[in-house]
Amino acid sequence: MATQLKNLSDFSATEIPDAAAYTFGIVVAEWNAEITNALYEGAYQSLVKNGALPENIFSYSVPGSFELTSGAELLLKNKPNLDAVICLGCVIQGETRHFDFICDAVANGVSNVAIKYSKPVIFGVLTTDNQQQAIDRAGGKHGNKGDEAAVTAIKMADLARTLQA
Ligand SMILES: Nc1c(NC[C@H](O)[C@H](O)[C@H](O)CO)[nH]c(=O)[nH]c1=O
Ligand SMILES: CC(=O)[C@@H](O)COP(=O)(O)O
Repeated sequence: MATQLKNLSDFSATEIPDAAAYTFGIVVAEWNAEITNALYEGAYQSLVKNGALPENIFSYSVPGSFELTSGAELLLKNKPNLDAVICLGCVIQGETRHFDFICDAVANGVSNVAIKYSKPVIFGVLTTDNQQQAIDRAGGKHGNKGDEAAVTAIKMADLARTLQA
């Protein structure tokens, strides 16, 4: 599996821009809060470690991953100066096909919001078969998807600023 070879928090081989000049929104789903809280901590600490100012990070929660699209939309509509929005969630397969509909909806939804506002909206959503896979990717043996989402947000914000110059 590709995941076996890659740690979501390993950025030793990449150059991460200074985030001090950028403003970020973070939208976090409350479902599977043990996991999403860990994703949030990973994302927040990664932003700050790379220079983002706490006063430039605006964080909000939504009930579930399905609402991440609405959360991103509301953030960018009401805070147009945000340079990027990070969406964090954890969808774990249950007995029915509900998992598929949520995952498809949020993946397509956040992409559409990014295009609508021409702003980076980062898909930091775990979509796992079980709880253990989620734990492993929220600060466990495979790193933290929140780290990955934060670094992606910084890189995309920097790219946008460069192209707008
Ligand atoms: N089962 C999971 C959900 N379900 C809730 C939906 O996201 C949504 O809030 C509901 O359908 C009402 O619109 N959400 C997750 O984030 N993770 C899950 O595992
Ligand atoms: C991904 C979900 O919505 C899931 O938790 C719902 O569980 P189920 O498919 O057993 O109803």
